[in-house]
Amino acid sequence: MAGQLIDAAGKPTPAETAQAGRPISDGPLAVALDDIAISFAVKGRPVFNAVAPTSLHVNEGEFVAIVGPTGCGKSTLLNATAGLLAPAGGTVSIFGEPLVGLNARAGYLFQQDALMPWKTALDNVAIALEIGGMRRGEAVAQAQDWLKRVGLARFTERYPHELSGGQRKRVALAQMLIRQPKILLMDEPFGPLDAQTRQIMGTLLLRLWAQDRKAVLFVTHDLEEAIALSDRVVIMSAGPEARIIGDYPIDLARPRDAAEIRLDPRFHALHRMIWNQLKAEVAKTYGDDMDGVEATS
Ligand SMILES: Nc1ncnc2c1ncn2[C@@H]1O[C@H](COP(=O)(O)OP(=O)(O)OP(=O)(O)O)[C@@H](O)[C@H]1O
Repeated sequence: MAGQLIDAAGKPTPAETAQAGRPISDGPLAVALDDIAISFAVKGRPVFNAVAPTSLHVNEGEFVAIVGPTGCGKSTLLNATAGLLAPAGGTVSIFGEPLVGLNARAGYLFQQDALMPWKTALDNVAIALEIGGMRRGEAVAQAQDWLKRVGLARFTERYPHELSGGQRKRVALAQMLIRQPKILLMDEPFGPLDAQTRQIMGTLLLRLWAQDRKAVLFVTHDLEEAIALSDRVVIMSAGPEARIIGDYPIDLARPRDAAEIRLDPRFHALHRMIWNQLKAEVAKTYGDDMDGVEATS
C-alpha cells in the first residue's frame, strides 16, 4: 500500500526514516521494541495473547503516534515501553540498553491526570523534583517557570478542583516535563477534553516539544490528532494478537498549529490514505461485537 513504510518483518528502516524527512540520529534508538509479544494470564481462562510479535522503533527526538481500533493493544504497547509490564517475548531497549524494571528515562501522561487534590498547582509540579531530592526552594522556582511556560502563571496557587479540565492538563504536562525526561509516553492524554481544548493542548505540546525535542510515543484513537501532531503514524491491527501493520511518515511542515494544519490539502490526503487502512481494522472490531449481539439475540 502506498505510504505504508514497514518491511516484511514490520521494522522501519533507515531509508524510511530518511524518506520521512527526519534527521537520523547517530546515537541509539530512543525506543526499540523488537518482536514484542504480550500475553495476559486471566484466572480460569486461556492465556490471552493481546499483542503478537511486533516491532516499533522510535528515534531520539521523533514524535510517533499509535492508532488502532479500541482494545487492540495500544496502551499495552505503551505500558511495555514504560516497564509497567514485561513482554512474554521479544526485547525492549531504551537508548540501546535492555529495559529492566521501570523506564527511568520516560515521563508519562495518561488520560486521567494524577494531580494531588490537596496540593496547589505549584506544589503539584514542584513535588516532581522534590521526590528526586531537590531542595524545595529550587524546585518551587523551576515549577513557577514551568507553570509560566504552560500558560498558568496566574494560577499557581489554585487547587486542582479550582482549575478547568484544560488547566489541570497543563499542570500535568508541566509536572511531566519539569523532570526533563528523554522520552514522553502519552496515553490518550487529551481524551477527556472538548475538541477545541484538545487542539489548543496539541499546539501547546508541539511548542514545548520543539524547544527540546524528546522522543514521543502518543496513543490516541483520534486519527486527525495523530496526523496533526506527529512525524509518523503507526497503525495497529484489531486484536487479539494485534501487531503494527502500517507506518506512515507525516511530511507536514513544522512548526504546526494543531488546529490549522487540518485545513492543509496534504493533511486531507494523508488522512484519506491512513484511514483507508485503519477503517478495515475498526470494522473488524465492531464486526466481532455485532456477531456477539446477533448470536445472543
Ligand atoms: N491486565 C489485563 N488482563 C487481561 N487482559 C488485559 C489486561 N490489560 C489489557 N488487556 C486486554 O488486552 C487488550 C488490549 O488492551 P489495551 O488497553 O492495550 O487496548 P487499547 O488499544 O489501548 O484500547 P482502547 O483504545 O480502548 O483504550 C484488550 O483486549 C484488553 O482487554
